[in-house]
Amino acid sequence: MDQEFPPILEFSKVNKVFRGKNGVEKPALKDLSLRLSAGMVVGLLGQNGAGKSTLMRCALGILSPDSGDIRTLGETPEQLSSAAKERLGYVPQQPFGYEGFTVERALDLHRSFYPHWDMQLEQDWLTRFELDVSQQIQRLSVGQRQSLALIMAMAYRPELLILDEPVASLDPIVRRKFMVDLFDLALESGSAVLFSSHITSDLERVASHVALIKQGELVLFKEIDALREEVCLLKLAAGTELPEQVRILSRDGDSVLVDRGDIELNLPGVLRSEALNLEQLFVELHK
Ligand SMILES: Nc1ncnc2c1ncn2[C@@H]1O[C@H](COP(=O)(O)OP(=O)(O)OP(=O)(O)O)[C@@H](O)[C@H]1O
Repeated sequence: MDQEFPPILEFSKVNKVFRGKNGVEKPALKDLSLRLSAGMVVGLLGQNGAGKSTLMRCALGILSPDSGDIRTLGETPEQLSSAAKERLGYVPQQPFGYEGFTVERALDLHRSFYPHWDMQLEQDWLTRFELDVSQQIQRLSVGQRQSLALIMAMAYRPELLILDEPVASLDPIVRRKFMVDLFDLALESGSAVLFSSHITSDLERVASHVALIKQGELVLFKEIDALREEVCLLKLAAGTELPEQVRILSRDGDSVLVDRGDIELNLPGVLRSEALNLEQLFVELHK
């Protein structure tokens, strides 16, 4: 599939280093390559400080990489044309301005930037989130602000939707429904979605792909079904050598987390092979 469509977002060997006041360099992205095309819903998973927001900010041109190449909707992110910006939706971790506005006025203003705004979609989502349009923005709860930010980012059906922990403040009932509907909508509109979340069950339910980032490195990028089948926790007898095509992701004594790809592991030294859910995989990877 990836070869058939031009990429909507592409990172090639991207590095980003932050320099602290004391001059100490802190790498936030290391040689990171990633490719998203239409219809992909990519869940970005990583510990606090792993580099998820940095990756998203680089994709949007808010930050510039130190080296490597990024193409967002075919353009350099720091010089995105207005036409590309109209095809891009973003919800940051902490939305957002419009203080002193009512929901209705904020939506009026926001809508004016997007010629392809879908009013029906806006109405549907306002109802779903039970948002009162006459409410002042500063009186909205954190979750209600997040809901409004989501409507603002997606009611014009962007081709690329970047969501930095979009549902962290939504209650579980709204969150569940929102995730499923949002991703149906993205697929129906032929969009690509990149979203970060610490809620692994959400990722498992809606993502087509998972990108796992550890200390700025993309450790795994796989279709979710392949992840379930190919990444497993092995218990090995002492001295067991694995085929070199098998990627070792982490090792803790005789327990080895591997990405076996399409290699069958019917070796005598493999005493046990255990499939993991995403949360277990995440914990094993960070042992
Ligand atoms: N503007 C900045 N200046 C200096 N260091 C920064 C800056 N932004 C991020 N960092 C550092 O870069 C690393 C990656 O941060 P980033 O915000 O991308 O992580 P994250 O994966 O989004 O974390 P979280 O899950 O907590 O949101 C962290 O060590 C962070 O302290």
